Formats: sequence, C-alpha cells, structure tokens
Amino acid sequence: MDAATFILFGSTGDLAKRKLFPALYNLFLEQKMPQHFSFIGLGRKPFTDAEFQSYVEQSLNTFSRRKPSDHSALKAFLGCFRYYALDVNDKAGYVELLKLVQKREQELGIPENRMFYLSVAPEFFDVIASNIKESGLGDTAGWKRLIIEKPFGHDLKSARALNAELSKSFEEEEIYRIDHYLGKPMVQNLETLVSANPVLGALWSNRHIANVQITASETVGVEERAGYYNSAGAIRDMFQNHLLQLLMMTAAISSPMQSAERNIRKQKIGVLRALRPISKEDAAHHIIRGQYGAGAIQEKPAVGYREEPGVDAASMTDTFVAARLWIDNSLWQDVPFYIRTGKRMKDKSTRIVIEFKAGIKEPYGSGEQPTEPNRLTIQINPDEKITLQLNQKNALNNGQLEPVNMEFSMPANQLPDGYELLLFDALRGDATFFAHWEEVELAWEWVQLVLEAFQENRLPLYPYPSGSYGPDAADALLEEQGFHWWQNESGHKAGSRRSEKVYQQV
Ligand SMILES: NC(=O)C1=CN([C@@H]2O[C@H](COP(=O)(O)OP(=O)(O)OC[C@H]3O[C@@H](n4cnc5c(N)ncnc54)[C@H](OP(=O)(O)O)[C@@H]3O)[C@@H](O)[C@H]2O)C=CC1
Ligand SMILES: O=C1O[C@H](COP(=O)(O)O)[C@@H](O)[C@H](O)[C@H]1O
Repeated sequence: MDAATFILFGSTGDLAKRKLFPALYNLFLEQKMPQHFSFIGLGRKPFTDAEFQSYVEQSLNTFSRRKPSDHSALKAFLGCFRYYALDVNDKAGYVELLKLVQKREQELGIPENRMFYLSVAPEFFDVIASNIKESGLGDTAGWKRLIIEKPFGHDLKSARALNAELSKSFEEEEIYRIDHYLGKPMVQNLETLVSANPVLGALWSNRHIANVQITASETVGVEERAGYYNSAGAIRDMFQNHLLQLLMMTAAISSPMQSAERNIRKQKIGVLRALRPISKEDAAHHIIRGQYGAGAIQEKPAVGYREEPGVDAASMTDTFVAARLWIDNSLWQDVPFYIRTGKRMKDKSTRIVIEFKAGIKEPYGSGEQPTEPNRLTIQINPDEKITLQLNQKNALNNGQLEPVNMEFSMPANQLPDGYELLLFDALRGDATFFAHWEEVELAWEWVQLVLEAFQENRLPLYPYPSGSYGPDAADALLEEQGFHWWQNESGHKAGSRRSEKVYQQV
C-alpha cells in the first residue's frame, strides 16, 4: 500500500471519534495501513498536537473494538497525528495547511499521495473541494482522493449541483462516496455468496425467486438529530441510499452462468436503469409512509415523533417507508422487491429475505398439507447470519411436514466495523464498495417523484405505535401479490390487522 497523508476535515466531530479513529487504529494493528503515513486532523477547536493525540487516544479507549493495550503500538500510531485549526471557509488557512502537509511529507520521506476525508456537514463539501484545488493542496505528484460522507444532496437537483462542483476539483475516479451499508461485511459477502455457490447462483433469478424483502428496522428514534431528520425523513436518510444499495447489490449479483459482466458497480447501475419508475399519481399504490407514535420499546415507554425535542407537533416527516419495486430486466421481471425501513420499530434488524417459488405439491402421502416456501434470510445486523429454511418430515411427529432452518452465524463483536473495510479499500484505491455518481444520480431520479408526491401530500401518512412493525398498510403492498412480510428469521408472519387512521396535514 502506498505511503500517504490522510487529511481529515471534521476531526473533532462525532463520526471521527466514534468510527474513524478506531477504524484507522484497527487497520494499523492489523498492518493494513501504509508503513509510513501522516495524519492531519482539522477542525476549528484550538488543539495542540499533544492535545489532539490525547483526544484520539480517548476515542480509542471508548470506541475501538480493540482497546489499546500495547503501549509502543499506540505511541507509534499516535505519533503520526498532527492537528491544524482551520475554518473551512478560510482560504489563506489552506495555504498554511499545504505547508504543514509538505513539511510532514518531507520529514517522513513519503510521496505526495493525499487522501481528503470530508467528515463535516454537507453544506461544506463544495467549498472544501474548491479550496483544496485553489490552494494547491490538490496538485500532487502522487495520487489524490476525496472521501465524502452522506448525505450526497437533498434531492436530484442539489445532488447534481454538488457533483458538478466536486467535479471541478476531483475526477470521478478520485471521489469515494461513502455508504456505510456497503462496508458491512455481510453486504461485501453477497456477491461471493452467490457466485461461489453454484447451488445458490442457479436459483438467483425470476425462474425460482418469488419475491425479495429488504428490511432495515431500528429501535432508536430520532435522538438528537431532529434538525437534520425533519427535512430528511426516512426516504432520504435510509431509503435513497442504504436501502437502494441493498436492492442493487441483491439484484446485481448473479452467477457467472447468468452474466459475463463481473464488475459489480456496472451491474448495479444496470439494475437502477431497469427500475420501473413510479409516477407521482401512482405513488400511493406502491409506497407507504408512516410516522411513529407513542408506544413501548422493549417494555420501556417511548414518545411519539411529534413529542420528540425539536420536532413540530404537526410534523409530516416520514419515519417509516415501505415500497414495492419492479426491475424490468430478463433476470428479475415479475419479481417484486419489497423494501421497508423505520425508526422505533419492534427490533433492530437489517436483513434480506429471498422467498423462493412454491414447489410441486407434496407427493409423499401428506395430502394437502401446506409447506412453507423455502427462504434464504441474509441477516446483516445486529448479528451476521445466513439461514436457509427447508421443509422436512418429522418422524417424531407422525411424519408431519415441518420447516427446519440451516443456519450459519457470526457474532457481530468479532467482525471489523464497516468503516475499517471501507477505509482500507480507499487507501488501496479500490472503489468497488463506494457509490459511483451514476448510482447516486439514478437513485435520486427514482426517488425524486416520490419526494414530490410526499411534498404534495399525495400519500397518507400512517401513524404506527413505537415498538411495532410499522403501519399495517405496509402489509397490503405484499398481499396484492399473495405474499406477506417475513418478520424475523424464524418466519413469523405479520400480526392481525389493526384499523388505521392517517395524519392530516394542517
Ligand atoms: N455521526 C455519525 O454517525 C454519522 C455522520 N455522518 C456524516 O458525517 C459528517 C460529520 O458528521 P458528525 O461527525 O456527526 O458531525 P459533528 O457535528 O459531530 O462534527 C462536525 C465537524 O465539523 C467541524 N466543523 C463545523 N463547522 C466547521 C467550520 N466552519 N470549519 C471547520 N470545521 C468545521 C466541527 O469541528 P469544530 O467544532 O472543531 O469546528 C466538527 O469536527 C456529516 O456529513 C454527517 O452527515 C454520516 C453517517 C453517520
Ligand atoms: O445512515 C444512517 O444509518 C443509521 C443506521 O445504521 P446501522 O448501521 O445502525 O443500520 C441510522 O440510524 C441513521 O439515521 C442514518 O443516518
């Protein structure tokens, strides 16, 4: 791996402290960092280098999956860190920053390879990129890369404007757009799961798959982020990026028999191009939006979204979105993809359920005894787990047909954090698990009409109790095709229907 300088904008912020420093430290311990690297932390807070190093150390003690125990390794790691106080709007400051970067490059004898990571509010992305260019920080004799955090735009127009601005300073190949779901080990494993297992690869299409269900449910509410979340909602916060990425990954992976194209990024773009658009007029038939009301999470009372600090008592923000999507290509024609995400739901679970088509009627003497459809459940969070549900006769129960699960699991605490995998890739120059601009643009294009339908209040906003599986209306999306949500890996169906009211815009 090339020796490089890592320049972190927002190094005094939450993401740096909770995720980025621990990720770099774990890579360092695993010798997955360049042998020589220079780290420059930026923020407005007035830190000396020593204060900054001790701040980083505290973050490792609190958040790293491996707590620092080897004193000399920790010292070597922290020794690479320097701090420079910079307001992102201060043009002259960038020129001073360049001097510091060059001084460190000379001290360490490393080439001018520079990684810029923007862990700051999105309104600063364009000004930082342009100041990097103007100051000469971006004129390197080596490579330069820009890692950019979400959100990438607020809608199609702003995303295009942001991309146009960034493109003035960085080439597309130099821009690494983070979607932390793409860093999750199980998501990175999806392609291998299908391509390295012909038994699954052979089934991975509309010939054998009846429907796909993608869920990202959370038990947390809006927490302290009302300022951001009120104008984002679940549709921008989770659906436009993470959920569509999971859909793309699921539909893009294919066995070598089915597709000669082995470039997952290109295949994902192909999936988005084939996504059937939803018109504003028709949105209510394919999309359900909801907002959590009061309820209980794991038996603890929880207030409704409208009672949360910083939230308007008449807020129409969506905290839940479910959708039915169709991919009009030869592999996925007629297979509905059901997607849902919500806050304050019954459990924290991110998973993909593949429901296979029903087989022939059971011919071995059990008459009309119904069998459950075979399912492959790929659990991404909280634990990683793959469960294949099969049917078998139970000799201990009069030969009754019963579902059984084959399961493989990996406890979450043994796995690297997604940021570790993504930073490692970015340092190596591998953009496979970063979002290409075309993916982002096509995802916004699809979502844009939905945003407008929300804005124009064309869809009911259903309240759902905190601690539930979301509004019952989301069940109807599947019932139209004769399916139901598989609520968890043991396959429980949705509960009985409640009568539903809707929130009215005031
Ligand atoms: N936190 C998280 O879990 C996640 C965050 N993100 C994204 O990551 C980015 C950072 O988030 P987060 O760390 O939570 O944000 P914070 O608000 O915690 O931190 C913001 C950082 O920006 C710096 N900053 C603010 N204004 C200026 C300025 N004018 N000049 C220079 N630096 C400035 C702050 O430094 P100082 O106060 O010292 O000036 C601080 O380091 C955002 O884009 C967010 O959407 C994405 C996914 C998850
Ligand atoms: O990006 C975001 O993701 C988190 C959920 O991430 P996970 O890894 O815990 O599944 C979500 O809580 C947050 O609102 C959103 O901004």
